[in-house]
Amino acid sequence: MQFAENITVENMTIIDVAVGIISKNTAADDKEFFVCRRAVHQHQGNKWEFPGGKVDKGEKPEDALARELFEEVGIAIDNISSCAFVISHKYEDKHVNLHVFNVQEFDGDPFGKEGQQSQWVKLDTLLTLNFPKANKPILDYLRQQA
Ligand SMILES: Nc1nc2c([nH]c(=O)n2[C@H]2C[C@H](O)[C@@H](COP(=O)(O)OP(=O)(O)OP(=O)(O)O)O2)c(=O)[nH]1
Ligand SMILES: [Mg+2]
Repeated sequence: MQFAENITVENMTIIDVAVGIISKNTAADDKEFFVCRRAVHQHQGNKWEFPGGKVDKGEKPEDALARELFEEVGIAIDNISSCAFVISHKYEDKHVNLHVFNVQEFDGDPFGKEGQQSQWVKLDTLLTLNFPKANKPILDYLRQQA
């Protein structure tokens, strides 16, 4: 039984995903973050997420980020900083590598372009939201930076 489980995990394809921590400084010089809610039918459905999506074959994570952020939240990014860190996380059904980018400079006002729920939140609110398990290092990173 354990053997079978291990085999399944070893055979799991790793999915590269590019995600953006979109933030802005508010008038009071307090930071806010833009987050979206995953649709119920998606993997990790109903949970909050940092916008982004799968890196296509042969695509650079930063190019995937720019493509996904335009498709999902309608913003254009050109000066993308380098990837802050990569999280490798195995769910029961999927192994994801999240390439995490800080997105502080962008054109346009992000919105839920695919009809998804979205909001700007301050860090204290963000930390109360239900994110996928893989996101824990992102929340720890933001908490440390505050
Ligand atoms: N975008 C995003 N995905 C996340 C986060 N945390 C996390 O575990 N994931 C997982 C869920 C999914 O298995 C995968 C991202 O896939 P996705 O559904 O966003 O991919 P996509 O935008 O290309 O969508 P699709 O075309 O495949 O429907 O990464 C997160 O904060 N943001
Ligand atoms: Mg996506």
